[in-house]
Amino acid sequence: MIEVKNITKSFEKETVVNDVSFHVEKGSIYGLLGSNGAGKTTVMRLISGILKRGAGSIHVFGEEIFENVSVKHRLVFIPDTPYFFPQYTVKQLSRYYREMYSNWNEERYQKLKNVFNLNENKKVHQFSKGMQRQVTFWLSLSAMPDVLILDEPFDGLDAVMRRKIKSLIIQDVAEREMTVLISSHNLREVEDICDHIGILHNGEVLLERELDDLKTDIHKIQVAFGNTAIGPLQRRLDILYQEKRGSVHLLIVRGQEEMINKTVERYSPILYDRLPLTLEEIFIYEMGDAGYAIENIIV
Ligand SMILES: Nc1ncnc2c1ncn2[C@@H]1O[C@H](COP(=O)(O)OP(=O)(O)OP(=O)(O)O)[C@@H](O)[C@H]1O
Repeated sequence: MIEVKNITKSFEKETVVNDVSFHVEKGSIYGLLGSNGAGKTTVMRLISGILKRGAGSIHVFGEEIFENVSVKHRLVFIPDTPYFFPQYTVKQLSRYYREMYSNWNEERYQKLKNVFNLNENKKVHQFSKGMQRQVTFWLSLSAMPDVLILDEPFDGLDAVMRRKIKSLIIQDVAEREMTVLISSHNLREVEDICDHIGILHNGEVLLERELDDLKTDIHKIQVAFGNTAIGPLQRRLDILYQEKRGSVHLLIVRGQEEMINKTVERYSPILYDRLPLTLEEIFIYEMGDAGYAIENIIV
């Protein structure tokens, strides 16, 4: 649905997106993560056709996006700082959206009025920051986009509204296979809705994974062996991290669970437990393995 291949983008002489490739499948929610200045906004503006790429290609619905009006009718981009015509009320803006987006659904707009509970006759600039963000979601979700691109979408929203908006997004993905690209500098913020994660750092993709794969591929275990040393196990397992707490070894191991169990049990441990591993830990160990300091990327 979104196919980004080897794109670059420079501002004056500075390259801020360097040979970036990834793809987002139809009906998928893809989290684009990265620290401040990593290039997330720039990539999103390129995919939305607001900026012109340097090298490479960007296809949305199989077509080049830049200056492609028919594709833009089906794609909504919510920037990190939403822009509104200052004197417009929500109702007036809804008419503007109706003109802009070919899939606009008036019935949905009316239904969502109850979810957001905002006065549609009020000028948007008179709303608070969080309420303005709600307005963008109200209008954007009524536009029924096939592709929704969200730059730091939950900033300024309270916890209840975050949950409501996340479930609206998930509903659209489940019911009509909307494709979503979400940027964030916080993994915890997006891990509950994304099925794929890509990490951008200094304008380059460091890591791209399907979340289910990640969760089944890395395990945290603790083992103790009486008098037997841990040496043989170290040679047979792909250990990303280890520490010793008294006689107990805590290991982060990459591999299939069944294979790890078999290997460990061959050495008759006196203690063997599998411990829960958070997604955040998985990323830290994965990235640590690749030799990168990730603490600033995932907070
Ligand atoms: N219009 C511009 N002119 C010059 N440099 C720019 C422009 N837009 C972005 N940059 C530079 O590109 C780099 C990436 O910026 P970008 O906004 O894409 O990062 P980001 O990952 O979205 O960061 P944040 O999490 O802070 O929003 C930064 O070094 C920034 O200074």
